[in-house]
Amino acid sequence: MSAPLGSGDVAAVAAAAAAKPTVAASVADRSRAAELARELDEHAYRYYVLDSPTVSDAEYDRLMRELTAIEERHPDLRTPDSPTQKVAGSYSTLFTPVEHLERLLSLDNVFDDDEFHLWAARAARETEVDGWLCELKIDGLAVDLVYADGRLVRAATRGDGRTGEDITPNIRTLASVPTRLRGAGVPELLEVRGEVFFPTEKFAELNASLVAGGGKPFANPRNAAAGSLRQKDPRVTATRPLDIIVHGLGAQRGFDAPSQSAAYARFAEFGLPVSTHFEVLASVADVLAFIHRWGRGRHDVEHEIDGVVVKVDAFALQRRLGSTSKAPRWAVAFKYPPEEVTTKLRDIRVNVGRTGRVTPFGELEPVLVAGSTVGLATLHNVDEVGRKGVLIGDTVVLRKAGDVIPEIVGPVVDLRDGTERAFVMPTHCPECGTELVRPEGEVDIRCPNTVSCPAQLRESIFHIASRGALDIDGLGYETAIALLEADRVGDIGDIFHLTPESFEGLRGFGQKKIDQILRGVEAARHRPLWRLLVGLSIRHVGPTAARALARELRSLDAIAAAPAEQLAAVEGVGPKIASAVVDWFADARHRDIVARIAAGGASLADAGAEEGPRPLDGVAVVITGTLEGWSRDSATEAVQGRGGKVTGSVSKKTAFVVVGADPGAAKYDKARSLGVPVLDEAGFAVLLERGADAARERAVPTDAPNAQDAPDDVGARQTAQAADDALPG
Ligand SMILES: NC(=O)c1ccc[n+]([C@@H]2O[C@H](COP(=O)([O-])OP(=O)(O)OC[C@H]3O[C@@H](n4cnc5c(N)ncnc54)[C@H](O)[C@@H]3O)[C@@H](O)[C@H]2O)c1
Ligand SMILES: [Zn+2]
Repeated sequence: MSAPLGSGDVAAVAAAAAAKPTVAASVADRSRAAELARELDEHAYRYYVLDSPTVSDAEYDRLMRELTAIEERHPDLRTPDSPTQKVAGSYSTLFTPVEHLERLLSLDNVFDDDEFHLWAARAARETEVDGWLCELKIDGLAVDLVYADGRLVRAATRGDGRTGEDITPNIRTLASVPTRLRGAGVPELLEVRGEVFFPTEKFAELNASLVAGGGKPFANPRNAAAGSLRQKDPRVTATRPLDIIVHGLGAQRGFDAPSQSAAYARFAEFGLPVSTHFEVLASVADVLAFIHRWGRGRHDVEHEIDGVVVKVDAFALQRRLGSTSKAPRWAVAFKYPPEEVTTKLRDIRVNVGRTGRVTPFGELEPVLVAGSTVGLATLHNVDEVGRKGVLIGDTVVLRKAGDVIPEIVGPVVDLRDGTERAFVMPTHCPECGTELVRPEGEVDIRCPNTVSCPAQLRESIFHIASRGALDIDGLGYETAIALLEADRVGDIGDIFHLTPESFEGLRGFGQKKIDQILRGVEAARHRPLWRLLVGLSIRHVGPTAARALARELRSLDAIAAAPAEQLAAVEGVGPKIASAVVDWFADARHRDIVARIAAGGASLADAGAEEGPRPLDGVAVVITGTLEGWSRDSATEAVQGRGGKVTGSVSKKTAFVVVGADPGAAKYDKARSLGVPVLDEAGFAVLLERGADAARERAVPTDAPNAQDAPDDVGARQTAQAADDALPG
């Protein structure tokens, strides 16, 4: 084909070129498909057998989708042993292989509403679906339990779906797995499937102890579950807080149930752990509402969830729909957007906070996770860096859960190449050069230069003007930096002495902006005492402690004069906060700041009348979802101002759960199960105006469907975060 071309051949060449891409693409596709299959098998091996993946689930799913797309274009590439066609996973020689009585399958995935509609329409076309069972997709590892005459005779991992690993002694160490089924009508044979998981809360602790012992941390709770269960020595498994939820039926003799949900009810009677979070819903719209409600509330449960599983409830219909070689046609997993990715940790540097606290943070190769690009992540303190076992240069697992700040989970140890280096905490402040100190018994390292450290001045001015403190409109980060750099203010004491002249010659400050700031300062002169107290950046003094101190002592002078014992006795204060307050006022420079604040016309005391009666004394309220007429802060303030308490989780001690739009599903369920009265926004108004008894009469019936719709405790988390932020600074 290398003969020279005559001009008459141009058209033929063009035609050949137009036709060629399909042939060429097919060659490229063929080799890409082979490469993807190899990579996917390798990742599956690392994930299922070694419990030590080197890519995130999101990356694995992406490779799988790429392969699926190629195979759709070229069905001849779709061989039976392609990763798209078989149950991923294998079994290790560490364990005895066992054949499952019935195959364990994977699940097909959908990633958005449209894909779900298509799936549901296909299922509904073939059968009359009268109920969709919706449940949480637990991010753990699949196990198979066989009960003969009610006795647990065997437990196995999924393996390749046909053959799994015998882990019977390991499973026996799980307290929630019954070794004997109880109750009447125990079947002759019962094979159940479930998910073993590692409670999210205990994960960081496990990794810290592994790193401390020179071991390798797990990438996430799912790998911790798999790695803990698949131990050669079941005594190791016994030390891990593993749990299980049962979600499927395999082979059986003498077990009679018409549907998945009926089977769960029987399982529960036998003493098997089933989820309390499933619902059977009639319409696709309701199913999608369930999916999105839990998408917002995915952190309200004790284990990780990576989606929702939707199953056709009736067994007869499940049988009619059947399965492919890989997954049932009667079930699908709606996967939530990934919260974990891997990226490179380029460096670890430190940040100096408003009270001088020096916190390390990771500088990352920017990466998109949970809808935003992340380039920085806090590492909290030097001990935390050690606990996580991360080195500079590591590939790390980065997690961004909802609106919570991004977090480095840990290193991918298997990707190290020897060029990584340990982080060394600097000995001197990167901003002012002062030698850093670590007070005995404290985790935090600080810059002691509270007078002239530019970082501390900048952060403390920014903080006093922030919404959680004096809320000075227009005085943000940029303004704080500009004023400090031009020497127009020295510290927070000068804020109340700002005049139009203070901004003279500063770039970016027009008349409008200046007026806004000065109006903001004027408003700040009359704010309640607790807000000023928060704004002073006294260590450990957040809104809760500040409110308590202001309520009890009423003026800054009284607080400054009170001995530690008196402060410590105030409810919600305690000795640690009390001594921080005493220390702060003991410093002459701080007293000078207070004097300048007073000279600037700010009120240092609460008017006596403000306190009023405390009609909600001892009443604990949980607020979930968005209220129309209240921000989370103002609602909290309204309750606290009447002597009540606002807490983050529902318990028997909760007096009311106030439910706005998009409430947290778990909170709502908990309220319902404990019989705690639920108030809508109107009921909340009654509570504030007329007290608890009147509100109880206004409680909404807890099975009202509107109140059930949708979770979200993002607000609560943000409030908690803000409170936390306010603390150690
Ligand atoms: N990071 C990696 O290297 C890597 C490698 C392989 C697999 N993976 C992850 O594993 C996934 C593929 O694994 P898979 O084939 O097990 O598919 P899957 O995890 O997407 O879904 C199938 C599994 O879900 C489990 N499950 C959880 N809750 C359930 C419920 N309520 N009802 C029914 N089943 C429930 C079952 O055990 C079932 O086996 C990938 O999407 C990826 O997230 C990651
Ligand atoms: Zn400093």
